[in-house]
Amino acid sequence: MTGHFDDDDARAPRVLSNTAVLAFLWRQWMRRPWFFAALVGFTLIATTIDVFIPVAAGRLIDTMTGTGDGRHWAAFALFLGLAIAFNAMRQIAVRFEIRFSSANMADMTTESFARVQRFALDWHANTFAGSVVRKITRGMWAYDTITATLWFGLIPSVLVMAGLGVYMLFTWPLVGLYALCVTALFIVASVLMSALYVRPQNIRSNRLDSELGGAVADAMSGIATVKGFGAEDREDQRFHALAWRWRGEVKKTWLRFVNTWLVQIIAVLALQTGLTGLLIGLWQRGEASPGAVVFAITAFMLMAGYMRRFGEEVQNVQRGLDEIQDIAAYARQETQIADAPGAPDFVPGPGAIIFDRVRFTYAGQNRPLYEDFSLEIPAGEKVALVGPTGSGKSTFVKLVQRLYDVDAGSIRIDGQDVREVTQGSLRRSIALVPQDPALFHRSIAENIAYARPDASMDDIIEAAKRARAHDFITRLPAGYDTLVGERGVKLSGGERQRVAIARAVLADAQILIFDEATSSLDNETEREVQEAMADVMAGRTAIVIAHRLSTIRDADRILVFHEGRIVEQGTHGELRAQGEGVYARLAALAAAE
Ligand SMILES: Nc1ncnc2c1ncn2[C@@H]1O[C@H](COP(=O)(O)OP(=O)(O)OP(=O)(O)O)[C@@H](O)[C@H]1O
Repeated sequence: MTGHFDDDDARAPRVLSNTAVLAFLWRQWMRRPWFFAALVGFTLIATTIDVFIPVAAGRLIDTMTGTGDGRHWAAFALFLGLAIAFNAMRQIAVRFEIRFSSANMADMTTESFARVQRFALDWHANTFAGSVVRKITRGMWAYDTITATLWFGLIPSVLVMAGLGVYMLFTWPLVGLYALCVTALFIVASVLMSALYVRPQNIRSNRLDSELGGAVADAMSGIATVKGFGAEDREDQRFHALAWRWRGEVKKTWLRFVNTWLVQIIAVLALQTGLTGLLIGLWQRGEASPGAVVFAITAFMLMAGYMRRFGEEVQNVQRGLDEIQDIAAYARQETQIADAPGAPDFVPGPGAIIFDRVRFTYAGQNRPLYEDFSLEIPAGEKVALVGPTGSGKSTFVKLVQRLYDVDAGSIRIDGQDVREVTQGSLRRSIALVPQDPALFHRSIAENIAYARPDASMDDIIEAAKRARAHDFITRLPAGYDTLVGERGVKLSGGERQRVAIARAVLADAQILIFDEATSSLDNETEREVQEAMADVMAGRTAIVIAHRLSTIRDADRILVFHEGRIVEQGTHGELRAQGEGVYARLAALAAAE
């Protein structure tokens, strides 16, 4: 069945392997292959030059101590030239990297945003918005850390270590062999410790880091409730407990980093003491010139420096891979409600809706809400859905919009199965006025024009007038340019609903859905808005969910829902005439009010 998709926040976390995360990164780098080639090319040239700097230093000393050919200025020029060339190449590589990475980061983040936006409503219902924010931003910066560290640090470090080791192998086989073995062991141990010892703990810390983000966002979005109950202290304590859980995990992670570092330091010391000892022995026996000793010492210092850096870099890369893994997982996660391959756009028609033997179960529920549910709404009909809370009215609307997929049966609009057309085109053909419309922190004009961004100002004003919103909008400080605050908090509930109605008017869709659209209005305004709604509904199919009878009395047909079934249907007059039944009871209660 469909509809079962939990995010990795609270339950069964999905952790990708390092290889899978690296494959994701590779795709990011391949967005700009030429830039990538330039970055890698210049870095490799710089690294090769770096390997020869100790060789040049050795030659310079030999020319001065008489063991070389005596051309010390030439040797000096070579040494200096290499140093300059090395830095020049690095500079060029870094300048490429700046352009390359900033563009990739912008693209990667946009792609993550686009993907998460397309995840089903249910996924979002199960996921903390704040955690998603943390994951996306953390992933963005992790990309930067990994790319810079890998290409300017880690890979050059390995190459220099290997290059110097091989060079020594040819000069003094024993010394070279020792250096190569110790470095190889060092590299393998560092990588293994990072991947097997540090990573699992680091992922635990990251999960708590996301939870912290989620907790802040959750409290902030419910701030009115927090304040309303004077519950700041309680929220502080909740947050403090979570922050300390995070602290516990992050402390363990850092300790594991330090333990790995300790092992690395021991390896570096082993290399240095071993090599210096070996060289002193060779020099004593007259098998090494002072220049050779200088070369070796410079090389060891360089190698030790690289090893120390390598140690840090492996850890930084691992940290980066752990931090980017969440968005890499998003990129692999299938969109839960996907358009069928090659699905055509919905072709709007007169607005006939058919539910054909539909079965639907919410994720986590063991009983279907709808079972063998069939219903036909002819084009142009105005149906009202009534029934006790939890009886499945809003679900009906969500299924029409294909926010969930049915388990069995089908839903067809104007002869087209909702699963066989693109979701975007389907939803753009349905104008919805929700109970608690979320507005964007943009101007009122932009909010009204959300369904038709190209609408002219005249169209927007006309729609606002029809929704009885024009008067209050013109009284606002900046009129139609007034910003409404996050989710529209700067407007009253009734004002928000009227903006949402204006939005639906402008959408000019053949199917209109009003989900408790007038529940926050006073009687006077409600009457006005109902007139507006009746006006807008003329000639269109309309589904109106309402608790207040006044809203539905004029419907062509009233459907009474009870536990996912339609238990009664008919016009207001017909249902009233039945004398008893759910509707008659509702009507009697309303009359008594
Ligand atoms: N995302 C969800 N996951 C699991 N169960 C859900 C979900 N949304 C709704 N339900 C359950 O499905 C049932 C029908 O809910 P629905 O929102 O359709 O009812 P309603 O008739 O619109 O209620 P109200 O009048 O209170 O808005 C309820 O029991 C509800 O708890």
